[in-house]
Amino acid sequence: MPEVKRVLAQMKDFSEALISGSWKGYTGKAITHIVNIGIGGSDLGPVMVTEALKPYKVPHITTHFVSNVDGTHMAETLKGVDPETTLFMIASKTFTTQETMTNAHTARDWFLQKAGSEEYIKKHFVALSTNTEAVKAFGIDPKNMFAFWDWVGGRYSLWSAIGLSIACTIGFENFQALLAGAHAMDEHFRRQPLEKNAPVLLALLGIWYNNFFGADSHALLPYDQYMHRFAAYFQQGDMESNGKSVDRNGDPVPYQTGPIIWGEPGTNGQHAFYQLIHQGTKLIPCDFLAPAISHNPLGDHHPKLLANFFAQTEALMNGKTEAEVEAEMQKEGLSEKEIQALKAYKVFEGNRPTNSILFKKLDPRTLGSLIALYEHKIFVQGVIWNIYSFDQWGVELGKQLAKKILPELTSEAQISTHDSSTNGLINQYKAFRKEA
Ligand SMILES: O=P(O)(O)OC[C@H]1O[C@H](O)[C@H](O)[C@@H](O)[C@@H]1O
Repeated sequence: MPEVKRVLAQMKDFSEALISGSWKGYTGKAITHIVNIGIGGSDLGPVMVTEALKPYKVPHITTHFVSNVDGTHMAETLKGVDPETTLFMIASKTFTTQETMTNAHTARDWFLQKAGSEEYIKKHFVALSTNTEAVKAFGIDPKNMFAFWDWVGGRYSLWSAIGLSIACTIGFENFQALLAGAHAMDEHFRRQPLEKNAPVLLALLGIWYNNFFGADSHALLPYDQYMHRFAAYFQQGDMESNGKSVDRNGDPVPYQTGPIIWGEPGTNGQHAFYQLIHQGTKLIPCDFLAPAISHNPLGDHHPKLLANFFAQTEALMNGKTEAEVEAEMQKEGLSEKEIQALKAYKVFEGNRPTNSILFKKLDPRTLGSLIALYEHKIFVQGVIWNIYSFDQWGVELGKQLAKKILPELTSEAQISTHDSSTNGLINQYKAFRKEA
């Protein structure tokens, strides 16, 4: 705990210096842009939270996130920033992740090209990591390193030093309120009896549909535009944690484990994929999330949004019977022939499961509680499925193969070391490149 408090105090001092403008860049100007370079757990949480809490953003600092190793992500971001007023946060638990290190070196080269001297790196680069040696080797002053520890899982790390971009974007007090909201949910999870314990209930409902009704996926549908990255964040949180097929004894599991997590903000989803949720052949349990109070009470937008939120879950639960369909069409004046031709298509079976999570307002504390609610749900499900939720070996194979393939892409030779499909693709790629 003292170490955690030390880093929190360091984050407080740093974010306050940055926001007040007392932290200066190499030409004496205050920082106006942050570029957080990280991927997976070192990106998705801060992206989701800074988007969700945009109303709390400090006006004079803009935060960008670069994650993809595709050079386009970095190139497009650098177009909009000035080295004199930009701070790079290199966010990586291990400080070895290929994508992040590649992006970090590109950012460093770009900065040095403009600034001229390595001396200035300390004013423009900080590291959020567990790996002090690698941070030093990269050239970042250890004073500018914000540490965390092995026991903080990457996809659970937004609460740690990885949250520095959050603290600098919305202010440290708001970051603390986010932590306090999560703490309140931790306490609820710890103390409430199982039948009143929200993460446990959410976990059991998920298991009910996943394991006893064959539901393959679970949709997260926030009726709040600020939460547009919520489902993306929990794709990693849930699928990387519980996408496992070997149990804690090393045996294959003979039952289903983690579901496919997906979703988009309402009402956009309604005009895209809700058809399948209402009338398709697949059972898709959904969580509907909405604030009662909007940050943007424009005209009647929010009542309209919420009318949809209530209507969708009502429709999914109750459906519409054949008799109701017929009565409705008769009322509309359709002929008997038309009614007979159409009625089968207009029936809604209903009985499609949804959870509604209605909260007062999307403020930092509430968001903290919501995130922790889902984190604990994932943990409970992992315990019941008897799998290890805190490893992710499944991401390794592709990484290993990519390492092997990279030198093959730079050589001139035809490649024949893989299966015929992979060889064919690599060789065609090289042929295209030659033509360019
Ligand atoms: O923070 P880093 O060490 O750079 O790791 C970033 C990400 O990389 C890995 O591929 C893991 O699957 C993720 O869980 C992790 O969040």
